[in-house]
Amino acid sequence: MTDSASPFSGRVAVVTGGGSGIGRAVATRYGAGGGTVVVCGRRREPLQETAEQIRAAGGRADAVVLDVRDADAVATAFATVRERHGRIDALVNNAAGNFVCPGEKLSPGGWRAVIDIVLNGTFHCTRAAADTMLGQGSGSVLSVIASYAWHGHPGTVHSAAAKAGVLAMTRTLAVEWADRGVRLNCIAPGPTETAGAGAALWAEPASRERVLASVPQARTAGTGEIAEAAAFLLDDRAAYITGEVLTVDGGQWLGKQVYGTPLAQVREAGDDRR
Ligand SMILES: CCCCCCC/C=C/C(=O)SCCNC(=O)CCNC(=O)[C@H](O)C(C)(C)COP(=O)(O)OP(=O)(O)OC[C@H]1O[C@@H](n2cnc3c(N)ncnc32)[C@H](O)[C@@H]1OP(=O)(O)O
Ligand SMILES: NC(=O)C1=CN([C@@H]2O[C@H](COP(=O)(O)OP(=O)(O)OC[C@H]3O[C@@H](n4cnc5c(N)ncnc54)[C@H](OP(=O)(O)O)[C@@H]3O)[C@@H](O)[C@H]2O)C=CC1
Repeated sequence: MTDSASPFSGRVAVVTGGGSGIGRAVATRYGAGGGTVVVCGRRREPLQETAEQIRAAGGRADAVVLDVRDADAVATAFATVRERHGRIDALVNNAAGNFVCPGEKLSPGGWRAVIDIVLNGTFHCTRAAADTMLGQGSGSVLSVIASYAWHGHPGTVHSAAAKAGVLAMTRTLAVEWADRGVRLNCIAPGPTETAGAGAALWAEPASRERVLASVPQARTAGTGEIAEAAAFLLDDRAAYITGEVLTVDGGQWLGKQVYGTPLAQVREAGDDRR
């Protein structure tokens, strides 16, 4: 059993997209839990900033510039992490690209841009981490998806298809690797305050209002709330959980529609009853 204050002590995690938003929060949480964190992404500065923040708080962190779309670069980077840190206990597939575009206007290049980062990048990293994890006989892979992986969402056909692929990959490999000590799970955040999501998905005040109105709890998530749920799935408290999705969305997807009727209308219909 692990120490509950330092559940990640002696362990090493790789967090893709760890320079910003949810990735930074998950990396920070892992570092605070006693683990060593390696954050990856394309831009060096935000990665270094994350690593410095973790170190300043007394944790251990490293930054590696990496484009997850490049399978060879991913293999090399993960081999380097193993050489430098001796092991890889956790992989958080968090890197993503997204924008809103109607399906009929999405170019092949736009489709490819998102599929390459989210679906192909997740496979490359998972495959590379598995080389070490299967050898060790232990490891935990957590992929950040979105609930539209199963219900779809207009304007995000590329991202929804990619996240659905990641979910299918997770469930498939969870079974393949279960008896070899490697668990794979997903987390599905609801709307979460990050610069990336804000700019890509709700830059206009009207779209932000629509997003907020879609959440029964009527608020966005803080990155720390997502990181806390991620930490649970990564540590030994979740040792018997594999192939699952933990949705952290303030009820958003369940509350989306009641047989096509907005919740406000359902409440109105019940106004004359005790
Ligand atoms: C509606 C609410 C839904 C809420 C659900 C929230 C769930 C999920 C949230 C998230 O995923 S948040 C993460 C957001 N973060 C980011 O997106 C950060 C990283 N983003 C990027 O790197 C870029 O945005 C990128 C476009 C995904 C990739 O950048 P890259 O430099 O590789 O691509 P480009 O060369 O710029 O473009 C490639 C290709 O894509 C077309 N394209 C780009 N932007 C748009 C757009 N806004 N609309 C339509 N098409 C776009 C671009 O034209 C290129 O295609 P071709 O012209 O070559 O065919
Ligand atoms: N925020 C939200 O509301 C929601 C977010 N999510 C998911 O959460 C995750 C994090 O999103 P969020 O923090 O909001 O967004 P951000 O835009 O802040 O994070 C995306 C990160 O991915 C990195 N990245 C993008 N492309 C690549 C690449 N090719 N190789 C390596 N790294 C890459 C970026 O760094 P760099 O540009 O330096 O490469 C960036 O750090 C994503 O998987 C997203 O789909 C899901 C549901 C809701």
